[in-house]
Amino acid sequence: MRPPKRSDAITKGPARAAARAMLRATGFEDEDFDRPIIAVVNTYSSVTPCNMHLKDLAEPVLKGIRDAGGWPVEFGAPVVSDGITMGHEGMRASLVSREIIADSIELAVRGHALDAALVLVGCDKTIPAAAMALARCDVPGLVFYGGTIAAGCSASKKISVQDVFEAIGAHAQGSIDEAELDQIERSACPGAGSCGGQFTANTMAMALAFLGIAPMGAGDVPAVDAGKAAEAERCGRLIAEHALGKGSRTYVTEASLKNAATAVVASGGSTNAVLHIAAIAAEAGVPFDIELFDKLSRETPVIADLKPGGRYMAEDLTAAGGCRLFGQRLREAGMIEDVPTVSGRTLFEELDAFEETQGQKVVRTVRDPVKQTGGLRILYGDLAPEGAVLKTAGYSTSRFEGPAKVFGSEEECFEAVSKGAIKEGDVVIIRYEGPKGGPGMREMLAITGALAGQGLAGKVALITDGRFSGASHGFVIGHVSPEAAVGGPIALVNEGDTITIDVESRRIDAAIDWDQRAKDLVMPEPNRFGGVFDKFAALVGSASRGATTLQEG
Ligand SMILES: CC(C)(O)[C@@H](O)C(=O)O
Ligand SMILES: [Mg+2]
Repeated sequence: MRPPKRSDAITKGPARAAARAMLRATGFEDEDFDRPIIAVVNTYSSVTPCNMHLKDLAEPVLKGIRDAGGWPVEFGAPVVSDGITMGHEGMRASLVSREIIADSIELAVRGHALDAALVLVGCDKTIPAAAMALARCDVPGLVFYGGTIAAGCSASKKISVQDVFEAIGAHAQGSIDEAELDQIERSACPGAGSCGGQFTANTMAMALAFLGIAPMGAGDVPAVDAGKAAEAERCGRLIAEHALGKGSRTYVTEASLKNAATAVVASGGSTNAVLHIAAIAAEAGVPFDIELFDKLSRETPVIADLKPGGRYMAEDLTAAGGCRLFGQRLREAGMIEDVPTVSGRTLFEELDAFEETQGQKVVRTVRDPVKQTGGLRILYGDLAPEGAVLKTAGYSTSRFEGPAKVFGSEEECFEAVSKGAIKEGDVVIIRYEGPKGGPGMREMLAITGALAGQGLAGKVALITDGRFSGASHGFVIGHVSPEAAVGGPIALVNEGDTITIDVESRRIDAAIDWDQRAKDLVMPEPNRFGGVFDKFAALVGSASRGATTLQEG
């Protein structure tokens, strides 16, 4: 007798004859009802290079599952492309989509009492959403990342979509002409794969490998690499072999979350990882404080020389030895712990299976780092009692003081930047863009890109209750909590107030009579767009706890 399995709820006994009748129509034969039934959730879409190849990659996944004795059933889940929605109202859909993708996976798995799930992911939000859903359902699960895009090439330099955003700023300022902008636009994205620096997708893919929920090495292989299909097949086999094994929460522990956060700060990764790792922890019911990122950043140097803070692209990291080489260097310095992973091997066993490319320059050692301290800081202070996230990667500013230039939306600010109204030394504040206020915490890449294009990256400070893209760089502080829409102090700042940011003491303050300002505050009408946006606004919690729609408390 084989052990009971979750899917017996749809396949066993006379009462399930109708369910079996329907499953027979999909191809089940008698003996197939004994197989583990595995959800293959695909965030495929032809709208974005990040996810457009996932349709083809599903084939080897299905083969791997069948070969290892499982029965795959396919589901779709949406994706909202950050690159395409950037800079307009559509970007509000991005973080909302993380919750909807997680919910979609949960519904597919729980609704059909499936034994396990494999999720194919690409663009930013699909990656944490997959981990969140697997942790929520606590079924055996695995995340398979579609891989990075190849670098584009312009003027003999490797480029990515980051360069297009910055070229827009340079064009608006008049330092490049339309022909050059057009040439950059045409060369930045040569084919399938997620945005090519250590931006959000590649950061999160790396984080999940260190969390142990994505097989080490599978995500490293670039999207168009000939070896990608073999990795897809391997992942299919793995999930089938473990389909009746341990639930995904096994992998989401205090130690693995710390490993994931260490990988983020040591690679100069995206600020979004703070939000997403907190959300994954919340879904798994593991206590997690975003302050950990600050502690780790102070102790952990940046050892991967990756864009946007550094010089190399994600494909260069793969060529150098990928996450395994990077993990080896962290292990040498005692910065990560051994934890179980979904491949069946421990993290350290996985790291042993690596080959360093001779003469590679992408991954340095802890003794000879790219930067002495990690890429992220968590700031508190008058302006952000529940915390805010500062990205330092690439910049060494430790103190910034300047007059506030206050904007009530991304659009208002973008207009000012485009007119050249922002000057060196300004502290730009963009508010009512938080999880509830936006709603959806838009990423401000259009603005950071435009500022970079004007040569102002690092010369102005940018503070928002919204988020930043992984491609953003400069002296940028996001996730300010509590957000303006719930009356957070960021709502009380006036034009011209002096804002002080002190990175060492982790403070972000203003000499303001806060009580008086609170009495005088007239809240603007909330941004309401109907439908899913209003549902999200009603449910979403603070960015300091991952901005999830989980019911807290
Ligand atoms: C468009 C990008 C660069 O992918 C961005 O969404 C990010 O967060 O990294
Ligand atoms: Mg993004």
